[in-house]
Amino acid sequence: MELLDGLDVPLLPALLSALAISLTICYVLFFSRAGKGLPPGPRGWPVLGNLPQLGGKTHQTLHEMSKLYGPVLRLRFGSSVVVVAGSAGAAEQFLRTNDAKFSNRPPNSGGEHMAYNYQDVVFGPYGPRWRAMRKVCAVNLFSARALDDLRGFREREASLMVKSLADAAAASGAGPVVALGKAANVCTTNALSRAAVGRRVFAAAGGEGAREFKEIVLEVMEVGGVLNVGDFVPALRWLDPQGVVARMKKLHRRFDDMMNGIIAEREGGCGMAPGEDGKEKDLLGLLLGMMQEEKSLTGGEEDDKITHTDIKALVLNLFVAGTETTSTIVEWAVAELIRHPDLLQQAQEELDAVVGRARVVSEADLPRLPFFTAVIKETFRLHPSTPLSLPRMASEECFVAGYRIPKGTELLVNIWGIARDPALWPDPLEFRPSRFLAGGSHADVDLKGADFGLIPFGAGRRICAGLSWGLRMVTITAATLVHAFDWELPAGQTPDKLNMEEAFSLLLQRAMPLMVHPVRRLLPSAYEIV
Ligand code: HEM
Repeated sequence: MELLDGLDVPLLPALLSALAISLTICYVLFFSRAGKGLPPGPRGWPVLGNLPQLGGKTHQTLHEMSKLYGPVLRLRFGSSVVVVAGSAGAAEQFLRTNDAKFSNRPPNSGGEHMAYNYQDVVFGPYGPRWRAMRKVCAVNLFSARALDDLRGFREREASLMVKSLADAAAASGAGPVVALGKAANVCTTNALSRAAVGRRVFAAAGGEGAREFKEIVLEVMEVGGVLNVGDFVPALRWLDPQGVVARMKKLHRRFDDMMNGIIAEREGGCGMAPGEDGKEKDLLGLLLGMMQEEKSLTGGEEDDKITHTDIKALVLNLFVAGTETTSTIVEWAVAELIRHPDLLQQAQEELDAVVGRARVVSEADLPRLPFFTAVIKETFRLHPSTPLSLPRMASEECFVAGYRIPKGTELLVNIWGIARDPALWPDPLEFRPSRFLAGGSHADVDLKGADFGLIPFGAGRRICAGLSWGLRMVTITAATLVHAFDWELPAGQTPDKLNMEEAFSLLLQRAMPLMVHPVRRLLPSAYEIV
């Protein structure tokens, strides 16, 4: 009271008000900074966290969990904190608003043991070297000009695919059954390998080298898709309980030996690809040329010349990220059309009107195929090749939807779940290409990372580097198949009962490969491909 005695009485309420205001400001500042705290999520197991709850089809499990816990879901994989973006709004906040903070990928055994200790584009740290390597790819493979220059490879491989299927098919009626995904994979892999290293991986008479290349590419994709428990539980890393690291190391040695052989062969020549006309310059030739000229990658002072390791890591990336991703979509697209005969007929009528029946599709035809383009978009929506995208990692703390996301948190974006959100997509499980046509509900939506309801290639700084190639390759391959053949299912199967179940690894493949009888539908001259 003595203290108050000295105070001028009108001052007291003023002081109390000031105190109350200060406390309110502190409270508001504190809680707006901390938001609602960490995002919600299910309790996990000791040590393993939520890993045992993921099941075989992780994207589906996470989709269900997001419905329960909300669009920003928190999990624990071993010792790693993981958040899952399960709505377009959440994806936009991570990949647009906070993209700079999520432009690195978390460490993992694939990056370490296969991708030359993160010296590649997919796993490499965000920075000048990563940017420079992406630019090299963009300029020489994926720019509009490079894409046009390399168009011949894609069209040629699509024609060769038609020829091999036509040889298998009967002139009328059903011939032998073929695995459509495999045929598409030969096409997409060969087109890319010709552009990247000047040779076909799957050559009919390719000899030992081609066989080795093919085996390695397939196994890298398989082992890269395994969720390695040792990545999340450091105590188990040395044990390598699934044998994943041992396989990766062995595979890496094989890939490295093979690439050393290809490079040595090339360095003995002039750095040019042994293309059919002897003039084609592939990416490998260009990169080796840059290395010989000791070109700086970043234009900086430091020692940043391109090395053999950079080249090998990049070639590995292209094959792993750019072949199966592409052919899988083609297989899903044809399966959806077989399941919907009315849509297949509409697609074939459009193709016939634009291309005719005397030749196969060329890339110049593609801009005049709005319905077929919509079919491809709808396939990317329902069957995105990488349903959980590729993981990112928070390089600093940030706040998303009011939740605190600590530094080091891993981010998964459920591309698959977002594209099935009924709030965004009417009848989301229906295969309905017309939604992308003029006058449809999503006429202006594209796949290039601007519309967060549909981001099969991811978004932001680390959006798929091969988006433009992937889109073109998928469209020309699928259009060629749909135009050149009718597809009959093996005896006992009917279109309406076609099995559309998903298998899960890192890639969204069909649980049951699509087996079909191709039946020719063009004039005989269209199949005379030399
Ligand atoms: C058509 C099918 C394809 C799909 C659906 C697809 C999807 C993706 C996705 C979702 C990512 C992660 C993006 C992110 O973190 O936001 C990615 C990254 C990447 N993709 Fe693709 N991709 C496809 C084809 C290709 C092709 C044809 C190539 C190359 C020839 C390629 C090369 C890459 C590379 C190098 C990255 C890593 C980019 C980085 O980290 O900077 N992809 N892709």
